[in-house]
Amino acid sequence: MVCWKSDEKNYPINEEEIIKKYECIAPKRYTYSDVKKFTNSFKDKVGEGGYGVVYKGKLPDGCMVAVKILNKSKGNGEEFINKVASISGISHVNIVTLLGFCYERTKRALIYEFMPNGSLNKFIYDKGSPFTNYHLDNKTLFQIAVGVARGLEYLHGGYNTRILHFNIKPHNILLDEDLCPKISDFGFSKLCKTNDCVVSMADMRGTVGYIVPEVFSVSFCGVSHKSDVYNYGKLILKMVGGRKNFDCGLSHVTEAYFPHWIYKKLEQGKNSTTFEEIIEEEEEDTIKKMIIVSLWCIQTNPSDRPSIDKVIEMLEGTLQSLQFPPKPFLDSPTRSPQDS
Ligand SMILES: Nc1ncnc2c1ncn2[C@@H]1O[C@H](COP(=O)(O)OP(=O)(O)OP(=O)(O)O)[C@@H](O)[C@H]1O
Repeated sequence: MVCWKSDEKNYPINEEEIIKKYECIAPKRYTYSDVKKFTNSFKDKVGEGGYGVVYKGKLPDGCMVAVKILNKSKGNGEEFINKVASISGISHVNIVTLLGFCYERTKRALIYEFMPNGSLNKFIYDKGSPFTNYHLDNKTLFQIAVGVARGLEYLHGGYNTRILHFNIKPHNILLDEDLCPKISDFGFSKLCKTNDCVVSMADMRGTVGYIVPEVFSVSFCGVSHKSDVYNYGKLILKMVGGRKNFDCGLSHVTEAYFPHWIYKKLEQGKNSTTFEEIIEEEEEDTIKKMIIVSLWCIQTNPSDRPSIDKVIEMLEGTLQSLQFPPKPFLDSPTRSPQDS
């Protein structure tokens, strides 16, 4: 990853110069009029996030795409271009591929491969959605859990620039036609360059981008990885429970905090073969593994949480090889300043 600073001499400040510099590695650049054509004049809106609206589109070669039109930004385009170039090198089966971008001053768009099954969120909470009756079976849930962990593992270390997502949640897990999960939305990501310990806090909204050559960046990256792991744990619990962690609809106050409720269930089922009403017998081990791993991931002390590669190892190993986790704290876990 290369980042540019506008206030330093010898660095290019013109966005077009930067784009030219990145030409060989950046994804294809499209004009705004191309984008309009691809989306049939923004006819089919598929979603909206904090950074803009997402439309369904089609490239001239017939490839279906999701076009994210970013909210108008006052900032110059340096950061946007830097971010596009950074993301463009990412290639993993569990990460949404960026196919192209549009940059015409304030008109900015990102073009991603289209995920026909939308976000995981729809399968978990959205009672009124057409997906309500679509039941994700336990085997699929497990495959999604492993896929997301593999995507995170790649971001944490498999790619030459470490990427800390910081925003792993059901909305940001998209599902392809085979329900294969893909991590999306790098809007809040922090990029850590591994070879020279640079942390770049870039953000798509076009706020001022900067490079921080921090002495403590290695420990920053190390601890922050555990934040991703924490969010991953919450995600898995939501998948297993099919509800938000705080569900006011639950009848007992003690059940209102889902991690506690599930912990109790797990403890009750510790010495028996059944996990009662939560799951069917044959898939019990798989779901128990997901619960145990997620409870480890949400431990209060970041150093008690496993690394993401350990998470994969735990998920793929046997249930018997897993250690029973300590009970998670009731409140939102306190985190060290670096971790937040
Ligand atoms: N590649 C894609 N294919 C299909 N649908 C997509 C794609 N990307 C986004 N969407 C849809 O658009 C919605 C909004 O996505 P977006 O990434 O803009 O926001 P978000 O992640 O929900 O919110 P925020 O960016 O504020 O965290 C998603 O929830 C999803 O339904």
